[in-house]
Amino acid sequence: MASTSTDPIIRLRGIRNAFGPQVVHDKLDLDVRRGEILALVGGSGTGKSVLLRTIVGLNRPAAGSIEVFGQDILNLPDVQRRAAEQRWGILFQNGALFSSLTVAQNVQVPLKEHLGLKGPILDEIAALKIALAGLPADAGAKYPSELSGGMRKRAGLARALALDPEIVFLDEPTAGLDPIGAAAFDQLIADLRDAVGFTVFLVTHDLDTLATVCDRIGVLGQKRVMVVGTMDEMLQQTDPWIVEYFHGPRGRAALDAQARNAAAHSDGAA
Ligand SMILES: Nc1ncnc2c1ncn2[C@@H]1O[C@H](COP(=O)(O)OP(=O)(O)OP(=O)(O)O)[C@@H](O)[C@H]1O
Repeated sequence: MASTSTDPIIRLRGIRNAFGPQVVHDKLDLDVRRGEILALVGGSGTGKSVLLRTIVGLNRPAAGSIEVFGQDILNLPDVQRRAAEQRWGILFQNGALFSSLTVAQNVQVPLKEHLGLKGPILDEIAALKIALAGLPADAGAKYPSELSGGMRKRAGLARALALDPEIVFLDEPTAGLDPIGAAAFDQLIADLRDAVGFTVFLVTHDLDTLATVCDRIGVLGQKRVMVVGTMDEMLQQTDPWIVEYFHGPRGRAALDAQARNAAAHSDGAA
């Protein structure tokens, strides 16, 4: 596991989000530490995706402050705001790739848009990111419709990595993948974090992801982040939703699988 700093790279205070009369978040606080993999969980409709969208500026909160990289990003002038945006990458739930562009061209979009790069360097960087995301080299020339769901996720990840982000946002990265594909994707994220040292903020329903790759988990409920901590700390909680979520049959199965994996690794290392 990578060393994480307690210095928050994302700091949310007093966030309020409302759509008409529906209040989704109120007085929500959260710190994400530099270098950690933090997963946000919570019941359906608790506002996990809205919170991710709020941090990256796709949804403006009704109240509260958001600091990313120590900057008050809700009140930054446009130029600095764009500079901050270049320092993170986002993988949306469906990959959000441009269907009329090849994978390599998709990866090149942020390179052209933010860095103004032109010529062969674009192909070189795209090839590098495609390899980093664990795709074969020939995937670069393919269109999203020619890829499997797992490969599309990796293509989306390659694009999210285009600008060497310091933070990677992942919205349900393993949704729609079979268990083996999901485990491989989780491992890829963990390996990349260890190698590159970026921070990961992810939204998930996948208990295997929580059990295997996350440093800390934040539970969204009652319009705020109710608790943040390690998996062990989650297992000590007494809130009925948290107990049901982590101690229910799916939670137990994920923890048992993780324990088996850990045992297999330590046998292998012995
Ligand atoms: N643009 C919008 N306009 C109106 N309501 C919205 C908008 N975006 C989200 N909502 C509402 O906010 C609430 C939270 O939505 P969100 O998608 O963040 O939930 P979630 O926790 O990610 O759910 P799930 O786990 O089912 O994906 C939902 O009730 C949703 O209908």
